[in-house]
Amino acid sequence: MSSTAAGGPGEIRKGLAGVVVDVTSVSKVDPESNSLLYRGYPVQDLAERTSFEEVAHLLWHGELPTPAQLAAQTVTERSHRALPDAVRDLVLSLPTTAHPMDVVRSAVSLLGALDPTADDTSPEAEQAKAGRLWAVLPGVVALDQRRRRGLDLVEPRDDLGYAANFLWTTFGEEPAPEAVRAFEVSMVLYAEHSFNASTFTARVVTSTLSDLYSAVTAAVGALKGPLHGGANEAVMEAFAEIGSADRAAAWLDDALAARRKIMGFGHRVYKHGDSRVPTMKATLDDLVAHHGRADLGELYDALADAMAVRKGILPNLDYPAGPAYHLLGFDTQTFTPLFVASRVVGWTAHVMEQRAANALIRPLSEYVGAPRREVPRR
Ligand SMILES: CC(=O)SCCNC(=O)CCNC(=O)[C@H](O)C(C)(C)COP(=O)(O)OP(=O)(O)OC[C@H]1O[C@@H](n2cnc3c(N)ncnc32)[C@H](O)[C@@H]1OP(=O)(O)O
Ligand SMILES: O=C([O-])CC(=O)C(=O)O
Repeated sequence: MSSTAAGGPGEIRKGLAGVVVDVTSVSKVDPESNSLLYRGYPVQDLAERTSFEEVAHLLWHGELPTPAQLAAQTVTERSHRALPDAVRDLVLSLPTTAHPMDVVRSAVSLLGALDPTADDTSPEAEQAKAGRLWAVLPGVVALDQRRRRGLDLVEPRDDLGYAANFLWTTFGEEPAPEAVRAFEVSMVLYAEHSFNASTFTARVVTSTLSDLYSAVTAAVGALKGPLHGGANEAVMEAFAEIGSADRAAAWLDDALAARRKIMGFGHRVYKHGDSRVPTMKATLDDLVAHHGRADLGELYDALADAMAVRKGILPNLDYPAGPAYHLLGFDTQTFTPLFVASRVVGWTAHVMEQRAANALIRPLSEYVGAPRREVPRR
């Protein structure tokens, strides 16, 4: 849909496809080389060689932490893991029919209302809020999954790293090293992806000079949709529908004939494959082997192969992440909240970047409604 020549002033780009709206130094998505750089570092290398905590520091501050910086960040993060009473009570009060993303969204909003510094937009205050929000979100996600299973809250442990503690508070068991590693890789891969829909949402909210919690609350809402983060849940739902590898191709034919979108495939920016998939797929393969679930690996491959043949469309990160989270023991509806717990780092890095060089984000629209007319006199 274009009202003027392509590329000309006033051209309408539906969904802002291909439109460059600002500069960023947080990450670079390069569709030509299928690569993703966080502050210049390839994400695959970060996933292999750094912890999620180091990546958080990198995304917020632009550099990997020195040992002293990491130690200081660790002390702060561990001291903010426990849920404030009001947040615990909120989570426990919500109906279990509420989607876990609605629970997380409500919890972030409440955290903002409880924080007397919510409207302090100084860089120091913004960084402190980002760090606290990052530290407390695993507790929200873990408690919500536990209460749905009729289980009590598990207190966080300050002798465990971020990923291990997240698994501990969710399952109440010492996590296996393989599980911690796989989960940590997923957290690193999900942390940041330039101007995706939820990050752009956070930047739009920030551009009005609103507060960080409002930006993150809105971003959670944007991530919930199945065209964005919600796809990791939808992948597992599709796997449940399909059942086994031998039924994948026929299921896909029916789904495509019904004009269904196949969740976990395709991407607005990458057209030749998502840069993060090989790393997450290798991690999934490890989990499949560890859990003796060759059937799940075969189903994964069968659907991906059929999709490549039928449509030439490749998986995005949500495709391997969904079954990986399943094997780690998370309920399907908890998958997108896990994405939130990671992406909150990227969102808040963008909130700070937007605030530092702000311009109100307010595009134009071309009116196509009724022409000017008289209001009838009554
Ligand atoms: C971490 C993330 O958020 S990654 C994204 C997660 N989302 C999903 O997995 C949802 C499924 N995928 C999709 O819906 C899309 O690929 C999107 C939304 C991610 C990207 O969409 P866009 O860039 O707008 O591409 P668009 O939807 O126009 O697709 C182009 C063509 O490919 C088709 N297509 C793209 N993805 C898919 C898919 N997953 N299943 C079936 N067809 C698809 C479209 O139907 C369209 O075909 P058409 O030209 O015949 O109408
Ligand atoms: O970039 C996008 O449009 C979606 C995505 O992959 C992400 O947010 O990780």
